[in-house]
Amino acid sequence: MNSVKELVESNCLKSVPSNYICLKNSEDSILCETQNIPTIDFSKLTSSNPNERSTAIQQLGDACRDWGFFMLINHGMSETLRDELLRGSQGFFDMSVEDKREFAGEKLFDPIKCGTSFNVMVDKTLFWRDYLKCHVHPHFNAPSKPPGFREIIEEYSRKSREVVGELLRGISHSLGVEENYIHKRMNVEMGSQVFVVNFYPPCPKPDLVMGLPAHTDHGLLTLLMQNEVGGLQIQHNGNWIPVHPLPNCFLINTGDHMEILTNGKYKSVMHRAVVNNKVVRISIGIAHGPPLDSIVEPALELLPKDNPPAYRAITYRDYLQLQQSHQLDRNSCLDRIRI
Ligand SMILES: O=C(O)CCC(=O)C(=O)O
Ligand SMILES: [Fe+2]
Repeated sequence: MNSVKELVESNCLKSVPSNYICLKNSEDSILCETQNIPTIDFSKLTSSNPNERSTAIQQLGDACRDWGFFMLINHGMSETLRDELLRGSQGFFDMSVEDKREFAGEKLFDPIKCGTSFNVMVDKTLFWRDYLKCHVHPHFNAPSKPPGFREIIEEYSRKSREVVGELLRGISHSLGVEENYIHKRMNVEMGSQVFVVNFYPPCPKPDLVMGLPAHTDHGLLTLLMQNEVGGLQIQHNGNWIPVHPLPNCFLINTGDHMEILTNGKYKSVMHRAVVNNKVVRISIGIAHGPPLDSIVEPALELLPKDNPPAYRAITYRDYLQLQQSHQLDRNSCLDRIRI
């Protein structure tokens, strides 16, 4: 199995192999440091005080509409669990190539898959990223090694479903429909949940490569956390903004299926990950969507009158296939289903 980690460790790398070198245009490297993404306080969203809750719902709706990305604080998930998950993830990538090969997977919907880049079958340039991907709901799958990792992933997945469940209630509210609207329409209780660890080793020439190129996420909501190392950048009003997360927060983004469902009111925002030349960066994303066979299309109840649907109906499974079978490039996969 190819992996950036093994490449870096075996070669004492001073330069970058040519198949990793990304052509970047100069505009892409300009960063806007003056803005940071909004913050939502989860404890206010779940507060028994109606005023506090309705203010938080308003802020949540604004964040989904104006940014598509926000930090979530006071989410109730323990720092210990997050630390254990990061340690387990490091432990997974530290295993021998043979041990990891057991989980390599071959096909897109393999329940556990570990590999490198985005999809080596279609990538023209390789990305400076190794990954582990597990389908953790409605059926739970996770590697049996290293010891304890599977149990931590299971607990983390369960807790993140609870957090996302509350956020989806708040989002339904913010859209002016009853709080279980998205739950019912998207069958969230039986929904798919995909857990991904991104492992970005240090790179001798970080400016020449990409960890993950600009893309949008599939699904309704992604919950993202990282070790203490920065690298995530998001696009906002045409600018690239480096994200500086508050300690112990989650980064949440509205995914392509939220954009489809709301007919573009809540945007699925382009983001990318850059790497550095000093330390390993780990990020852990968990995407929450409807069941794989559900058809997703703009919800008529959410459309203003005379506003035609802007996306064609497609099953979640077919959409994933569409996204994974094309190179990640500067355009969102949503462009492929825009009417
Ligand atoms: O590494 C990051 O911060 C971003 C990861 C990401 O965008 C993804 O896994 O879809
Ligand atoms: Fe992403």
